[in-house]
Amino acid sequence: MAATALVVDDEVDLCRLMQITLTKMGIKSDVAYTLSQAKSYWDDNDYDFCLTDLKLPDGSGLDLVKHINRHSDTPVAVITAHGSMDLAIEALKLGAFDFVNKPLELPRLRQLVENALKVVQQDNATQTSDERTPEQDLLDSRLIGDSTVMQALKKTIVKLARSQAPVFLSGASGTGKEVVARLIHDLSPRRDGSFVPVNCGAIPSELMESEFFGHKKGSFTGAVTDKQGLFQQANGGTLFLDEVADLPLAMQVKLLRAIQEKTVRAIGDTKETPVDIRILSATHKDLNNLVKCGDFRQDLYYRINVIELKLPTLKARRDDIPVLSEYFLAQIASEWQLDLPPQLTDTARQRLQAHEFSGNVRELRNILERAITLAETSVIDSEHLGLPPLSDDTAPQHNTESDAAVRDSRQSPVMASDQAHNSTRYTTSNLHPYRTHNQQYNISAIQASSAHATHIKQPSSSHNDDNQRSSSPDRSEVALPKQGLEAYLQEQEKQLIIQALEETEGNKTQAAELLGTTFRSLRYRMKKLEIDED
Ligand SMILES: Nc1ncnc2c1ncn2[C@@H]1O[C@H](COP(=O)(O)OP(=O)(O)OP(=O)(O)O)[C@@H](O)[C@H]1O
Repeated sequence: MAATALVVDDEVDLCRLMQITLTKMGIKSDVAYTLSQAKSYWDDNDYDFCLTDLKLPDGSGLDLVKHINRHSDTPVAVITAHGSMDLAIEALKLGAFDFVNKPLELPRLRQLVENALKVVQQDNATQTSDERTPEQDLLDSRLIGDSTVMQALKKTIVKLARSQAPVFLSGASGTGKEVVARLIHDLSPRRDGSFVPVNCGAIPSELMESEFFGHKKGSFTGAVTDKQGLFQQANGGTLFLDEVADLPLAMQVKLLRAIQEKTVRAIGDTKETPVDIRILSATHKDLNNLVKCGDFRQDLYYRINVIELKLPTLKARRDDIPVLSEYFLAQIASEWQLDLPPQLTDTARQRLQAHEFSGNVRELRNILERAITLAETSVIDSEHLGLPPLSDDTAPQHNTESDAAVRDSRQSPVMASDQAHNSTRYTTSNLHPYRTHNQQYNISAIQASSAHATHIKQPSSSHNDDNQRSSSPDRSEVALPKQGLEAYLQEQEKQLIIQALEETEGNKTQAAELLGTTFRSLRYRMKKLEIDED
């Protein structure tokens, strides 16, 4: 059956032009010239979508947007006079699906109509099927959590995916802003286009314009070929401006222009290229505050923050911690090709639920990764989590019986004989998350070979017992690493692993033994440090 539309405008010629365009696309349409006529047509008929001017002789098109949205989810797009961006934004906030500027450009109109039809098709598929829709499956498989806040969030995501409005995702670090941005794209009519994420804080300011808008060959030293910018790459899809608060002010002006005009000009190009993109943006910073301090432009903020979606912290949804943990344990097991997905004891689960996750979901995943490397079997107990002990009144009750049952069902014989040492593990693992327990290998040989690559002089004597190795070298002998502590330690770790792999001719089991760690832990570290398997 042909799709149907209601077209509302008081300019007869424009209505005719829109009707011809729709007819060519196989869409039947009625025309209303006033607000009251439009409302009565809408109430008496069943249209698939509506296209309305905002300035009507007897009122505002915004009233029609409200009227339609009160009764249905049907997409309604608005036509705005060129330059009246404020009204377009107000319409989007009220639930309009998209807007198009006057003078009407037919390719843009066609695009808007195609997007509206995709939303309608998706709605029809949802309504006619009793089964779960692919959209629900996608949401539930990628955005884990069934708490009340998450259920509400999922509903909002579905709604936002239908619209073309710019969405600003706020929320603390690690709450899943990028996960949600991808879902909005993948559930939207733009899903066949690209999702282009960009970390605005990671691009050097002198390269920003070229990265965003592209450049022509020869436009500056080093521009040896034409280069497409991120805007062009996202054409037909979604551009996700992550860490948008980190954009320098000069770039904010250029970005605002591109977003408003929907055109970009590559460096060295003489002409503007139209782009059809939806903008999603995010930051964990308080953008409102940055606007007040003058570090973020008010007009850009207003333009990208048409709809704000605030993501809950993990603290606000503790009920989701067990299901998120299961999800990550299965995910890590598959990534690391473990035979059995690791399992949490009840005590470990309770300890996680009691933790204050400042890094939110990302921190939870990191804790579990580390716990798997420390656990050495597929049973993860609270001591493997590397979390500080809780005070007595908040400490989880040890569920000895059920914990033992998990251990019995999962424990390998090696682990059973290891159990006598368990009581000492907690303190050891808390000293450094990646520290190992067994120290039987000859560290002096490896220290000697890696010393040349470091700035820290090695202690002169050979240290092969625990106490000696954990004692600090004489501070007067130490030159601080220029590259910073993290980079230095990683380099050290890398050197030691490579050395051990060389000594064992690439045999990871033997290399792990040599380093006094487990095979699993070694594989984790190799992955983390990007040490090639070959
Ligand atoms: N609800 C969730 N379900 C499954 N995985 C999630 C969820 N929320 C976050 N994650 C995972 O947590 C990690 C961090 O998520 P993401 O990068 O989306 O957070 P963010 O809010 O964008 O963080 P930042 O502000 O630091 O950029 C990712 O590995 C992501 O896959």
